[in-house]
Amino acid sequence: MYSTDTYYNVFPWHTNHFGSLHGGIYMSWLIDTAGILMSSISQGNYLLASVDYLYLFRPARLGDILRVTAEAKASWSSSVEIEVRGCIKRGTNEELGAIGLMSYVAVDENGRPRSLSVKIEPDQEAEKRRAKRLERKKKISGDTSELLPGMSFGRSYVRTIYPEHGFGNGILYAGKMYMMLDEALAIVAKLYSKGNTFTASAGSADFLVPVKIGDILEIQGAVEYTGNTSLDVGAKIFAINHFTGTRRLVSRTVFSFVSIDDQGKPRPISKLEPSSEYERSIMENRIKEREERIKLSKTLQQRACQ
Ligand SMILES: CCCCCCCCCCCCCCCC(=O)SCCNC(=O)CCNC(=O)[C@H](O)C(C)(C)COP(=O)(O)OP(=O)(O)OC[C@H]1O[C@@H](n2cnc3c(N)ncnc32)[C@H](O)[C@@H]1OP(=O)(O)O
Repeated sequence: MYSTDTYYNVFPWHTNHFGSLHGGIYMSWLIDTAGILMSSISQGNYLLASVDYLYLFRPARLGDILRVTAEAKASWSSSVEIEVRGCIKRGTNEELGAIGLMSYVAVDENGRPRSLSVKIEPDQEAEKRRAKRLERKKKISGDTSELLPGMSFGRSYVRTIYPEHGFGNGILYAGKMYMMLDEALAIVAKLYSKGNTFTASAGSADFLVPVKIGDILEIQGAVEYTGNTSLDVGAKIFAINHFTGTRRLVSRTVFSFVSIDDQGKPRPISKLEPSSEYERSIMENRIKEREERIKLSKTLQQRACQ
C-alpha cells in the first residue's frame, strides 16, 4: 500500500479570529501531503491534474495537531489517484476533520506526462471516476469566456505570481493556489452575506495549464447559489501573460461557504435571484450538483481516521 502521514501543529498564525484553522491553509496541508506521497511514487517531477473534492467537515482549532494521511487508490500509465484525510488529534482520540480526492500526473522536465514504474490496479469504481474526470475536463477545455458579466454578485481578484508562490520549476504551487482561491472566494461570500463565513468545501477542479511565475493570476468569483445559511461561490481562474495579453483558463471550480454569526453558528442569508438566463442556468447546474455533493459528503463523513 502506498501511503504517508504528516503532522501539523495549528498555531495562531494559521487561525482566524474564531481560533479555527483557515480553510485555505487546511486545504494546502491536504495538498502538501498528497504531493509528498506522489513524490515517492513518481520518483521525479509531477503536477496536480485535478481535485474531485475537498470537504472540510470539522474545524481544527488553535493548539490541535492535525495528522494528514494520504493513500494512493489507483494508478494508470502516468496518473495516480490519491485520497487524503485530515484527522484532528485531541489526546488519544482522532476525529475526521477533512477528506479529499485528487489526481497527480508524473511529468518530465518539459512538464509532459511520462510513464510511471509502479502500478496500483484500479477497480471498476476508480475507472468510472477517471472517465468522469476526463469528460469533465473536456467540457471546459478551450473555454476562455469570463464568469462575471451577467452575474449579479461577484468580484475579481488579481495578483502577480512571484517566485515565493512557486515550487522550484517556475510554476505556481497548487497549495498556494488554494490559499488564494479560498481568500478570493471568501471575500465574495463575506461581502454578499455581510458577515463572516466558514469554508465548507471545494468542488471539482481540473488544472488545464500551469500558472507560470511572472504570470498575472485572475480569479473571477461569483455567487452561483444561495441556500438558507450557505452559499456557493463559483470561480474561473485565468493566467494572463501581460507581454502578449494572452489569457488562458486555468480551471473552473466552486467553493461552498456557511455564513456564521458572532458565536460561529450558521446565520441566514438573503436569496440570490438570477438576473439573466446565463445566471439561471449556472444556478440550476449548481442545484443538481449540490444534491450529489451533499450525498457524498454524508457518506464520506462516516469514514474513520485509520
Ligand atoms: C527541482 C528538481 C526537483 C526534482 C525532484 C522532484 C520532486 C518534484 C517536486 C514537485 C513538488 C511540487 C509539485 C506540486 C504540484 C503542483 O503544485 S502542480 C500545480 C498545479 N497544476 C498544474 O499546473 C497542472 C497544469 N496542467 C497540465 O500541465 C496538464 O494538463 C497535465 C496535468 C500535465 C496533463 O497533461 P495533458 O496533456 O492535459 O494530459 P493528457 O496527455 O491528455 O493525459 C496524460 C495523463 O494525465 C491524466 N489527466 C489529464 N487530465 C486529468 C485530469 N483533469 N484529472 C486526472 N487525470 C488527468 C490522463 O488521464 C493521462 O493519464 P494516464 O492515462 O497517462 O495515466
